[in-house]
Amino acid sequence: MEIKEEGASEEGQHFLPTPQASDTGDFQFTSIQKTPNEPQLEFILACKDLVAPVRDRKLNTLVQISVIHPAEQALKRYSSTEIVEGTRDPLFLTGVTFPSEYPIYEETKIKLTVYDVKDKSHDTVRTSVLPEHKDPLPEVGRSFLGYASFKVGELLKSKEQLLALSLRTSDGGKVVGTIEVSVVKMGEIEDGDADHITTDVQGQKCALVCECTASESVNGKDNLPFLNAVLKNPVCKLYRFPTSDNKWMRIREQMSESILSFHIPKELISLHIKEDLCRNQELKELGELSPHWDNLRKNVLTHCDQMVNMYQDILTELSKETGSSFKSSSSKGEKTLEFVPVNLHLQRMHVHSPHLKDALYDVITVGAPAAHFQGFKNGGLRKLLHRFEMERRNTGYQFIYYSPENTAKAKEVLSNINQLQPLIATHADLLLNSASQHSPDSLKNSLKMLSEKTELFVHAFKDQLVRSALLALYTARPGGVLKKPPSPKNSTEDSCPQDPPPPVRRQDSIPHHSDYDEEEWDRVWANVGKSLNCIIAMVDKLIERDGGSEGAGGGSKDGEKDPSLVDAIITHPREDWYEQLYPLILTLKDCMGEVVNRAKQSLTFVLLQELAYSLPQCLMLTLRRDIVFSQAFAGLVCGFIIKLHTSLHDPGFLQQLHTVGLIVQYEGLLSTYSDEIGMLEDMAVGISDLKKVAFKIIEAKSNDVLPVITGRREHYVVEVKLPARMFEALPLQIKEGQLLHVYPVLFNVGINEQQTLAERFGDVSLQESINQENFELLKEYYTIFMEKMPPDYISHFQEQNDLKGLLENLHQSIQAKKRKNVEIMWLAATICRKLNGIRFTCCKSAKDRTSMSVTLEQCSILRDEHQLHKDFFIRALDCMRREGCRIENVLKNVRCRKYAFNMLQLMAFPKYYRPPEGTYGKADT
Ligand SMILES: O=P(O)(O)O[C@H]1[C@H](O)[C@@H](O)[C@H](O)[C@H](O)[C@@H]1OP(=O)(O)O
Repeated sequence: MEIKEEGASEEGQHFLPTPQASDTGDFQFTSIQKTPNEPQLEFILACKDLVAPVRDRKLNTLVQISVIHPAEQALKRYSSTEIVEGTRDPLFLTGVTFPSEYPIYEETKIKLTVYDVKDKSHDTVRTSVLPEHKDPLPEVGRSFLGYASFKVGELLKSKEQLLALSLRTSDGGKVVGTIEVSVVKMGEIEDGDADHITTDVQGQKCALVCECTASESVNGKDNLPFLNAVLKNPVCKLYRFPTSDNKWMRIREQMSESILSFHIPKELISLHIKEDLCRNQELKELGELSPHWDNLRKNVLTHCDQMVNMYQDILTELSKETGSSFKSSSSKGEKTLEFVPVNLHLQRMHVHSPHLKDALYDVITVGAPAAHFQGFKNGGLRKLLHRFEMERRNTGYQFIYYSPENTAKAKEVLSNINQLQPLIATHADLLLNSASQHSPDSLKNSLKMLSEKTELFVHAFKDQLVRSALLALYTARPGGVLKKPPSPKNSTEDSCPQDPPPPVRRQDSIPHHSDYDEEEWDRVWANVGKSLNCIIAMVDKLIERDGGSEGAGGGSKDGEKDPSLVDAIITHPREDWYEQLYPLILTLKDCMGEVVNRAKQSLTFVLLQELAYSLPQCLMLTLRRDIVFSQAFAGLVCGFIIKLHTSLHDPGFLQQLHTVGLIVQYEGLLSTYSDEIGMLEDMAVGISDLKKVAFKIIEAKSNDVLPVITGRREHYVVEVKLPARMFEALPLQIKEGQLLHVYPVLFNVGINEQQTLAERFGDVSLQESINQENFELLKEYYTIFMEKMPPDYISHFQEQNDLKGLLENLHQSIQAKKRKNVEIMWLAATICRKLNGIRFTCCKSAKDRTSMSVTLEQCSILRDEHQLHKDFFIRALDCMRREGCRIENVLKNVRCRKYAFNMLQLMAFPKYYRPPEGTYGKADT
């Protein structure tokens, strides 16, 4: 006979706190004393002497934990333990944890219900994050054994924080066993041996007494408040597993969303809009063009304006999502959310094991960056960009072909000009200001700044591309005649000669023109340097005549003063400095204006060529690339900030950060079959594009901790804020604003039934080439790491790690071309961790396959680094998959606690990627 649990309402189940839940209204409840950012309460469970409903039946038990909030009286299912098979004295490895945000008080009542599970395949654990999910699921496959309840305050005030409660039948009469509840604290070692808890051993004894020892804090724990500003809605799980020497280790699993999921895309779209509006304006200011080019420009502008409007609409829509921090897998095809990464989470494992330091292991899990709304009918970016480039290169003479590198260079020079011109103007005004104050020191300083910026400006135009673009634009003007610009005032052409420019080499499709005066550009360009030299010489002279013995300190471009030049200019010994310098500054500004004008127009003309070819297609490709990049970028910024906060106390890491940069390793689980080929092609480009990102750490001046992004499509800088106390402790180079670089690498191994099809009937070459190319990148990073890190660090590092061997193994695994060779992923992840890198795991939705992989990685780390008892590897894996954060991830994505796999699919999976019975099945995704 099955005993059913009685009447308590279990509606309104939810795991995470809701506004109502934390609202205590008129009631006054006693808060639990807590350490900031640490869970408020954690306990583990064990039963003794359970009475089976049918004699001689071996019990397979689980405990379901429900919570009764004191103000509500309604029972809410909270979590469950795993199923322990074949014993009347089960000792559960899955514990219970209430994160710091959870509304729990001493008055909160906890109900523990013990079930006997008869059919695992039907058993689904019913905790829910969804208040609206109201229908209690039928009790299929399990029967009620008994329950007990207690108030949190009773547990906390009990002797040794341990309660032994009688389990009773639903009518409250018969005792059917005992349940022990024992508070645990992460930093404390659990006493007693764990050797008696193999699943089949009869008469297990509980070893639940905790002994307090000095807790070893996890590095970076103090930084959590700041980190928590970007992490949201944490889900926490607790486990204890035996070690190979039969001690207990404790593991806390945490999964959090990040507000960066939405914040970064919004910032990025704003930058795209700014960049495109500026380019459109420059196109309009290109001046008179011959009819062919003019029509082309009109057409381009129409499309580009439409594109900007579209980005603006997307931004408006996204801005409505204030406070959002999670895009579910079911929204991945939504147009307005296209820039937002799918199902982005920090997956963290905190291990506290005897004799070892506490350790944190982080993986960012996220859906593969891909343009789902645009679809994959024609493939993804890797193929589309390649095809587009090929076609563009081979078109007729209607457009001028500039390689992608040259187009990128044109954008870079344009951006440099736009930044430098106003800066130089400011420094020139400051110089005049110093002159009017007649202050030699201030004059020298202003001159130094002016010289530095002007040198950079002059340098920006050294490129051959500017020359060829000038010629191309010349030929595109009506009649191919360029108006001769007025020569700058006070030109000192003869007195400050420049090096002759390098010979002009033309690109293939760039037109030649016999009337074109190539040297004219050199003269205009050189005038800027010459004007600066005049200013330097004048400042030197003024200071010298004023009685100062030292030179101006700015140093002339040629390293020498030009006395003849200055003598020619200075006519009176004690004249007003301002008056002397003013005309020279005007000349510099004029010369610069002339250069800027010409260069801007010619480089904008280069951009016109890129846009003009295959118009809508070209813009759609840009859009696709922006979307994919935005998803990848949001994940990267999130990963970087988390890594920085958790490693701030590690001097080796900080040194690596500014001398080498960080490796960012992506594990892809996509199949090279059907749509996922396109996803992988998008993902490969998106990840590779992350090279364009650099980080800079700045001191936070307010409570706004969100990162700030500047730049344009070719190069972004992310400013990450740290509170003053943390910022002060950073190495000087980082504090001075040195750019910190990242090295993204991707290794992909398809694991599901689609990959089986690809291997049998399709093509796996995409995966092979991605892995091979990225292996080379990883090797390059390793070489730089070995070269740049200090010798002491390297010798210690080499003693601890055989990176060379691991790289060799990875190389062999890639070469082996073995089917579903998951060894590749394990090796790549291990190398990344050893190199202090940022780990990512991705599949289409980061929900099912990712959950399998990340839990496998966690258990493998426990086995390899923390001596997890080998007989408990599978059990630990099953606990994490059945009761851990990842099943909550599935639930929050698709509102169903089942991994979306069927039996047939799972047969194709590598062995350790299969979830436990009862946790998978048809889910409406
Ligand atoms: O999280 P994923 O592994 O990308 O989810 C897949 C799942 O692996 C597969 O078995 C199932 O048929 C669905 O395609 C899942 O993708 P959804 O994007 O539909 O959640």
